[in-house]
Amino acid sequence: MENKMKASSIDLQGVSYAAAAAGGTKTLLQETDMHIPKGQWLAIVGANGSGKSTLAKLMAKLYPATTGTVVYSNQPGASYRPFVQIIFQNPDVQMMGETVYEDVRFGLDNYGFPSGEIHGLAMNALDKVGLTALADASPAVLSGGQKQLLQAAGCLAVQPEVLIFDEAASMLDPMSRQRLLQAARSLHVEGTTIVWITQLLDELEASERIVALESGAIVFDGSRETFFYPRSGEVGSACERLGFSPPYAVQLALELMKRGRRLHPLPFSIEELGKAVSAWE
Ligand SMILES: Nc1ncnc2c1ncn2[C@@H]1O[C@H](COP(=O)(O)OP(=O)(O)OP(=O)(O)O)[C@@H](O)[C@H]1O
Repeated sequence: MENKMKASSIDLQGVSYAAAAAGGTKTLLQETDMHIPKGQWLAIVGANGSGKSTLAKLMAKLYPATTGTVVYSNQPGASYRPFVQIIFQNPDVQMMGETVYEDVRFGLDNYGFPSGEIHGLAMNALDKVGLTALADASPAVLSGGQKQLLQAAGCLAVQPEVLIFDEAASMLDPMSRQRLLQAARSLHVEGTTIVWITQLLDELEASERIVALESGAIVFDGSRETFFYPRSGEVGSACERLGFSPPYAVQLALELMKRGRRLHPLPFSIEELGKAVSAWE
């Protein structure tokens, strides 16, 4: 089990990133140490400009670290599956095909997937994000949200070990957002490491670990429980102290707990809150 947890992990060792700015350089990520074990669902939250995308690009080795190193353990050598993929916030960055279908095929061809598997993998990925009906459409005519879904399909299709969603649901309607979260959940169950970057705390339901950033520095790194619920003797949760608004189910649970109601296990969704409440006598 221990070996399995160490396989395909990402380690950031003293990683910082600085970029050229007016009058010199600006540090976008301060020196950071972080271990992301295989199969973890990690959420990264933070205000605009706090450094979430910078951290994601460093994790994916798209940016060279200014100091420190990013280490991938046990990277699959001969496999055609890529180690990490990012679904970007801006969906225009990666359109490669003349049709939606060809766009998804492009990545599979490019990584050298066996030709007999490519059609099935591309269609399966389009189905997962709900774009099958648009397979023959030009990517240029897609809406912003549909472009995000297409980019997601391309990344899902190539089955990376680590999949980073960089505010990948920001333009999606509620049903498409749920569909994308569901696709991430099923990959997570199969062992894929998920890094879910968001400003919407309602999307943190499946997260096992939450990292919060402020001005390029990690200001919280812990479980959902310790992020959303105060420890005994603490006034307010880490989430509230950092200025985030907890999801509605957590707000309601905190109000009930203030009035002496016991909730077990601690709920993070309306369904879980419903179950905890219905367990009362
Ligand atoms: N290449 C660059 N050169 C200089 N400054 C940059 C560069 N890229 C990003 N920045 C700045 O670094 C800071 C962090 O940016 P980053 O995109 O990582 O934040 P973020 O938390 O992802 O924000 P958002 O939620 O708005 O997407 C911002 O102030 C941004 O303006």
